[in-house]
Amino acid sequence: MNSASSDSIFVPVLTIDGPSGSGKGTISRLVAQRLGWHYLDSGALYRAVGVAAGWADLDLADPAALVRCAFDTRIGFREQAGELRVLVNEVDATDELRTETAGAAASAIAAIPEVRAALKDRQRAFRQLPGLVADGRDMGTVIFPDAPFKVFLTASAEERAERRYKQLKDKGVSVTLDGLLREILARDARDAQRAVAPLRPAIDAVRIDTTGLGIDAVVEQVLALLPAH
Ligand SMILES: Nc1ncnc2c1ncn2[C@@H]1O[C@H](COP(=O)(O)OP(=O)(O)OP(=O)(O)O)[C@@H](O)[C@H]1O
Ligand SMILES: Nc1ccn([C@H]2C[C@H](O)[C@@H](COP(=O)(O)O)O2)c(=O)n1
Repeated sequence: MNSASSDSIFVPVLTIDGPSGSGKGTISRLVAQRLGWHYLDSGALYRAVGVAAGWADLDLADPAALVRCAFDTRIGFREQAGELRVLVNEVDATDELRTETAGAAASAIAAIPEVRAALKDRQRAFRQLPGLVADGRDMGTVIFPDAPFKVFLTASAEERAERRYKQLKDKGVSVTLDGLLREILARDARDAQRAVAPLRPAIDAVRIDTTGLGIDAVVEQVLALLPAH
């Protein structure tokens, strides 16, 4: 069922989709804070299944095993010191989840239709009052098609690679700009070209190109789409 958590009360949803590094997570968290709404990081679910599959030594070319893994993996979110921590089978896997390796694994398993189906209800369960900000690739097209507010964030691949480079450098991770650009382009292509729920803007989404725009400016543009709050 794709509806609000109650038959009679409509729970508003703001979907924010876009490619890797477009700022979905950052903007969604800030907008959710400003609105006092819940937040769904749908990519974390795919990353968590990918990481759990790695821990269990599953073959990423074995769809049946990955689908079982998607159903069986326990995924929890916890706010700690202002940061969202992700628990995979009760283990804090936040740092492992944020690696480019985990992103690439998530992108690969996300192309399996049964894995996507296995995660559908878990994502829709986040739709709770007073509202939800949901970020991902198919939030506006597949998971919450009736969302009244939809945004599609973009930025040039070069700027997205630079943002990621800075983010990882700040964390002390050794990477090259060229390598990150290649990974971003490969992930864009896989996410946009898959047969099921490909990365694309919903027909009723407002597109915001964030190239050259700071975080605060993007947050304000998104908030301006909602009624006065
Ligand atoms: N408008 C912006 N201007 C400059 N930096 C930004 C902007 N938006 C996000 N960033 C920075 O870019 C990096 C990537 O942002 P974020 O993780 O939110 O992207 P994402 O689209 O959620 O990526 P992914 O899909 O890979 O999880 C972060 O370091 C974030 O602070
Ligand atoms: N709604 C979603 C969210 C994520 N994915 C897949 C594709 C991404 O490359 C990967 C990691 O997501 P991220 O954490 O970078 O947002 O997971 C998807 O297919 N659908």
